[in-house]
Amino acid sequence: ESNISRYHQEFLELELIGSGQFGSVYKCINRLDGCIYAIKKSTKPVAGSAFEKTALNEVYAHAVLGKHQHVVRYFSAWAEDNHMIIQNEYCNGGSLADRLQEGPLSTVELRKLLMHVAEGLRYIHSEALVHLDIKPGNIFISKEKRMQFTNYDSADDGFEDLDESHYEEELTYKIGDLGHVTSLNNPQVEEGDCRYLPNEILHEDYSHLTKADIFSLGLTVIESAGSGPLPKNGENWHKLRRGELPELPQVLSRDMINLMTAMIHPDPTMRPAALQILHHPVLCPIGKK
Ligand SMILES: Cn1cc(CCO)c2c3c(c(-c4ccccc4Cl)cc21)C(=O)NC3=O
Repeated sequence: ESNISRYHQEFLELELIGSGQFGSVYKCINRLDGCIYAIKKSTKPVAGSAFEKTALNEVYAHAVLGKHQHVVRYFSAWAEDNHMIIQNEYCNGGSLADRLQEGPLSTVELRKLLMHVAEGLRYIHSEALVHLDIKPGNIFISKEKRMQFTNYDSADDGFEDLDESHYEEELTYKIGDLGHVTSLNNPQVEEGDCRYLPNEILHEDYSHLTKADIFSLGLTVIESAGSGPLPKNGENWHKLRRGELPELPQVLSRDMINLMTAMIHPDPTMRPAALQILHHPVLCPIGKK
């Protein structure tokens, strides 16, 4: 039992950024490369327990889902002093759940959310994997400042782009928390958050698992449009599972309403695949005025 902690040796802990029954997540700086990482420390699961399977699932999934723009990147995982530790890409914009505390997304932001998460799901599903816990708390935001190249006139002295005025904030949504990821071919389903779970999964019908992710994305978009917190059970929970959209505080296009409705269709085969979402008129307004 080495008493030197790799965690404290390789990282400086900056702040606690999340905690729950899953463990604790810290924002850390790597002493060697100087980069910031999100590191989750969870109590090491009892060998052979369901928790150990989930913990290993997460690491296997990250190993398969290498580098993708819309999936949170994995760097390393190890065990020390009875803890499981996983080192992931740090997304500096908080989670979508944090963002929704400030109010609903606009149509433009909703389209970007749909585009990015559908891209991430298309990649995950193309690797014959499913996420099974898509929800605002598991979608993380990266904000990068991009230089906006404006047209320089002769008066410029070449230093003006150093001031803030030419920087645009570019948001990227990334799918995180692969703790429920399982293989399409040999599914070991650990149910995700019941607020985002489709009815067929509760009835242990695993014949269309990719469409379970589409359903959860549908409810995530509906909540992001301002439906308010989603029900965990009861009449409104069943209303959503009948495919009925809740009241929304903003006027959305007919196309967006149709897409949201299709994504939460009670029949999983009627829900669009991730690729079809990317080709939907909402995201591909080709030939529209
Ligand atoms: C609570 N919390 C807050 C954040 C920062 C968002 O701006 C966060 C991150 C992650 C995770 C995470 C989720 C599940 C498994 C492992 C990790 Cl590191 C949790 C996070 C993760 O993988 N990357 C993160 O940025």
